[in-house]
Amino acid sequence: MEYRFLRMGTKRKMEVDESESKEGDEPMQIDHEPSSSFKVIGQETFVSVKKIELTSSWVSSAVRFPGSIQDNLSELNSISGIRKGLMKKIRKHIPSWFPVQKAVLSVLIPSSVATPVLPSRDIAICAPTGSGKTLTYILPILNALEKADSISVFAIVIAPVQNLAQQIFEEFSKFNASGLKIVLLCGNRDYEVERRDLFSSESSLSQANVIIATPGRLVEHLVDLSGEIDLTGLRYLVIDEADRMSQSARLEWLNLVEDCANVRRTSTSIHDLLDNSHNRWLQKILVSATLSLDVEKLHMWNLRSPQLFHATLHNAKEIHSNKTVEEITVDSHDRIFLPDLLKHEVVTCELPTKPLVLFSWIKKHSEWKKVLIFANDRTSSYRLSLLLQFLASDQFVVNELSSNLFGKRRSKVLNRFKNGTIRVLISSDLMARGIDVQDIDCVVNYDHHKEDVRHFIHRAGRTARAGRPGFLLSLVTKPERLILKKLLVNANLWERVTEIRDTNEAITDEEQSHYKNALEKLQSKLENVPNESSSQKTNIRPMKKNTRSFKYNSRK
Ligand SMILES: Nc1ncnc2c1ncn2[C@@H]1O[C@H](COP(=O)(O)OP(=O)(O)OP(=O)(O)O)[C@@H](O)[C@H]1O
Repeated sequence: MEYRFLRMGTKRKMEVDESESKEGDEPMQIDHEPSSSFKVIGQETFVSVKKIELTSSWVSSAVRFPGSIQDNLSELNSISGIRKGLMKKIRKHIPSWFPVQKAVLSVLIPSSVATPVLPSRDIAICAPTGSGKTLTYILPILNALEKADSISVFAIVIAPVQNLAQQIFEEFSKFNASGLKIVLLCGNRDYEVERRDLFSSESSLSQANVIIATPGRLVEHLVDLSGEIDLTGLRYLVIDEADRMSQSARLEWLNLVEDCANVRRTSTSIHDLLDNSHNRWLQKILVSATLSLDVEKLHMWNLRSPQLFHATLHNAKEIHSNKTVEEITVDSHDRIFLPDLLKHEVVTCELPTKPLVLFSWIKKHSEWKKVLIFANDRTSSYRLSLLLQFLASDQFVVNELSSNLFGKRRSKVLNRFKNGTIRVLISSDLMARGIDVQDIDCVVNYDHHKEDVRHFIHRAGRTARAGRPGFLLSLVTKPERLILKKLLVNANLWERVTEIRDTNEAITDEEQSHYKNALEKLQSKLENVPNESSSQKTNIRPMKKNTRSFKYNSRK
């Protein structure tokens, strides 16, 4: 049989010479397409072959659970093995388990208290935005660590942006029943304060039990030799928004963490798994709403026999009764999807009046108490926020949260949005992932990303969280509409769209002149303070002298 891969990935298109084709167990055949001609490598002739879609075994053997929260809640006592103190905290904050929690915690809670013989499998969790993934790793970590007497760091959680790290830290603190030392390390905090959090005055060995960090700041602390952070007993390494992290970095920080944690990079034999000279117990947990299931992309994480937990559009009854695993597995619609109760309207308008159309929608919908608008970059975010401020005048409060803001200013703006002081917040994609603000009524997709539907999914997912309803408004020009439609059709998300065409006739003379005034104010502001947005970027801390040098190894 001759195989030639046309597209590498989770689902691979494979050419198979039909005459020799045999069915094997792995990979699994899931789809046939009509026959067509292909040239055989090394030969002049074309032959007829069938294209076959394949799913790798780790995807086909994934643990499936419903992506929809409605009607799929489980009772808290359906998961056993949770320690008493922790259970008390859980009961205080949540009434039942969401589907992803029920699926993942049923595996991770028992293993958090058992004494294992062999190392655990690494975990990858893919479930929709706002479906409660954070607790799937917080609770096992807290359950495993009953007392704060460990000298080595027990768990590290990595998040791509400061505000998300901060949010995870707050969630950990909410459920911390046994006084564990949980330390937050991220760029918007004072480095020396973080140092004091890590080390008590009497010891140069860190007492932190759990560290939540952005990758860059974690590396800074690990290479700072003024104190030692012992990772040799590291049991959990969680990478939240894992697909975003793999795009942005070459994962040098991962090499450093693995080196400090004394982890063997490759385990090829049973002897390796039993080798006590290395940390055998580190379990990696990758989390995202848009995790790539492509084994080649996941290879960079160096996962040990990974187990996938994946949400499906099917509901609980179908999963547990009449559908076979194969039927559910092959549904490509399962890949990524939007929260159940998200309503999506696409409004087409002219480019010059786009800000005015946006302003009119916000003004018209006085029931929207929190509106989050996404622009593509900080310049666009800054300008749009100024223009909307001029348009809104004293009707409502508009602010901006982008990389234009540094340090504590970001958290301050975010808190004012959370408590409802700011009604309209304009953001670059800093806010797009993971950030959990209760009750955002409307998310506006104002600028658009062309290539990757994942940007769209994460932006949209800031509303309609935890099973609540939400509204997504995509404001598009005609060319943007075509691009967005193509992106969403490919992801099977266009069918949920309601389309509206906004014409300039609806704009009154009064609105026109108000808009003209606002544009003039914007122009004069930008002329008078040309570098205002960049001048805020001066908060750069000098490198410390006493640092460990470390070489990043390329992966073996
Ligand atoms: N079992 C539950 N019952 C009620 N609310 C819950 C439950 N679990 C989580 N929540 C709440 O749901 C919201 C969303 O949870 P979380 O932030 O963990 O979602 P997520 O899946 O990580 O989303 P994203 O992919 O956008 O990061 C949070 O406000 C959280 O407190």
